[in-house]
Amino acid sequence: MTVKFIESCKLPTPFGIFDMHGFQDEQDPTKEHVVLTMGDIKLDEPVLARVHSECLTGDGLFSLRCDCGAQLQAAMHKISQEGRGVIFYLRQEGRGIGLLNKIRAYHLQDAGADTVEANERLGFGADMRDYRMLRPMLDHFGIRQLRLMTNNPRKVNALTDLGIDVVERMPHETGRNPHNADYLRTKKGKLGHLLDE
Ligand SMILES: Nc1nc2c(ncn2[C@@H]2O[C@H](COP(=O)(O)OP(=O)(O)OP(=O)(O)O)[C@@H](O)[C@H]2O)c(=O)[nH]1
Ligand SMILES: [Zn+2]
Repeated sequence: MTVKFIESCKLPTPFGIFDMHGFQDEQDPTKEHVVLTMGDIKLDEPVLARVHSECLTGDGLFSLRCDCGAQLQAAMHKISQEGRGVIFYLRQEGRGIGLLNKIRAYHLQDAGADTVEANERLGFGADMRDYRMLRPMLDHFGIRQLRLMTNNPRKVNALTDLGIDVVERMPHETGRNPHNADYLRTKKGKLGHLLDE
């Protein structure tokens, strides 16, 4: 999987001014990925990083069903505090099943299925994401080592398997609320996320 760099611009946010960089998937041009950077990421020092998968509901519509929006904001905040870091905003909505299938999965969850069972009933794996586009993106920026903000050891393993050097996992737990308590329990129990109860 390869991506091509398209263009960069400034992105002022409540957390400071980021640079926003657009990439296009060369196999599927409808997949448009975004990278936010702050500070001198080319310096030969591990970069504070978040690999964030698209969640329109959590990131853009304030959904409390998950923890994505809070995690995105926390990543932007931590990067602005350090003055240096990168967020890969990957268009892999619904752990790779897409927005409409995620709505189908939420419908099944409304009727009692957990997040993994719902995906499986729809004929999908629990996690269909692919991180191969990160390799050309990291090369584009000259980033060699990541301090990765995540609670997901499988994500760390997936990146390591791609030859990406994750020198540190930074716990990134935030956004717990009564609506996502069961969801977080399932992420811990079935998907192996390192979360406190
Ligand atoms: N299919 C499906 N996708 C979901 C559901 N809830 C959140 N997502 C998607 O899950 C992705 C985020 O994955 P998570 O499992 O929350 O977290 P992670 O990225 O693996 O791990 P962290 O780095 O710790 O956040 C986003 O693409 C969301 O759209 C759900 O119930 N069903
Ligand atoms: Zn979410």
